Amino acid sequence: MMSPIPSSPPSLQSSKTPASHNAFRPLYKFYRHLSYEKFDELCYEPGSNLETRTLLDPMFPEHFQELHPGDVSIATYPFTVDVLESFSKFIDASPSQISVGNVSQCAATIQEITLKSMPGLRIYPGILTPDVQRQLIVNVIEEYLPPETHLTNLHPSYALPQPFQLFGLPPDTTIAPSEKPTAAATSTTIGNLQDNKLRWVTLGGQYNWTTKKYPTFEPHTREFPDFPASLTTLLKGASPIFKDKINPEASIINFYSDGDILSPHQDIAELSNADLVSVSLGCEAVFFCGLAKDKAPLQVRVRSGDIIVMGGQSRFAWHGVGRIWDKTTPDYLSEFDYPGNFDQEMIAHNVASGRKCYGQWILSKRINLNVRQMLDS
Ligand SMILES: O=C(O)CCC(=O)C(=O)O
Ligand SMILES: [Fe+2]
Repeated sequence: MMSPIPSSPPSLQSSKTPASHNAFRPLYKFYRHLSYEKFDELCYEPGSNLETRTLLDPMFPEHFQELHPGDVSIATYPFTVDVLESFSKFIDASPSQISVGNVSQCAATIQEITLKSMPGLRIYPGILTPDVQRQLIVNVIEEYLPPETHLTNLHPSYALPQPFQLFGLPPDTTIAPSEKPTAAATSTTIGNLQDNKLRWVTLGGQYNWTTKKYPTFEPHTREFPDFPASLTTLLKGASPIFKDKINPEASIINFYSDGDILSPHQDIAELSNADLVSVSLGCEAVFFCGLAKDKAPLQVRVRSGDIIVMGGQSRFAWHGVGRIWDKTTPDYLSEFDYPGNFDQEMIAHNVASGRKCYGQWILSKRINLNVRQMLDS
């Protein structure tokens, strides 16, 4: 059984295209039973650089998009001072402390993969250093998730603790249904929320999954929470890479578990053509992206620390996630003892229940931060 992420926007679940014309469908089937070892073998090595094993081998099964000779380009840049400064500001360290290239999974230089067949798509494998990734996970859990104004898929069903600290209560703590749950909800536990019930949280302009609209297109009216400054620092600070083509105003943070998928969709609710920035943390996955739904999409291996920028024609491409592979999170994330701003008793509770605070949790999770600009200024 595929397990589509519940509570995703209705537009993501339905398609007017007849099933026979949907070239994404066979791929979801293909990946459902694909072992991680087989997936690894399918990765394409443009040039000789192993770090760029990012595109899936187009020579293999019939479902792969054909990449013509000269389609793939890889540009290599050094980490500029601007990027190092934004990273160091983000982790609150000096630029010399950024461990660029010290870990094999993280490139010492910035690689940018572009494709003629997908104009505007830019892939940056391993651009976020391990310490930036760890800080981002801490921020997701301790800064972006807790505020009451940051809605999650859980809010309609459960009376969540305020602020919502996912690791701030013992895992066996009961969470009661909300006063007027939209669906029949029964009590659950914090542990269940951690394991699989938490699917998304929205930052900045709070997207309404039912009306398919942002609450207002006037960010200055402040009818929604400010976009987290720390995330803007990270993304805007790296402006030589992002080419200043986005003003971050809204984000959905997706939480995926083993075997989850995200159905093909286009992100078209924004009234702006600004680039969309997609950050991956934790487990590996395969990302599909196609300009038409009836043609085999490009398949990209997404790993922790990768960033994909969807700009130009690719901004409104059909895309989805075909598979998440459990326990493919790098050791530097899962074995890290995230201190957390929690009291010692709470940490002891988590450790006693087999969770090394959230290092153990990220071992089986993929987090995607999908950052958008809502309107042109
Ligand atoms: O998880 C991903 O890589 C993509 C998520 C996405 O497409 C979305 O949130 O709209
Ligand atoms: Fe999307």
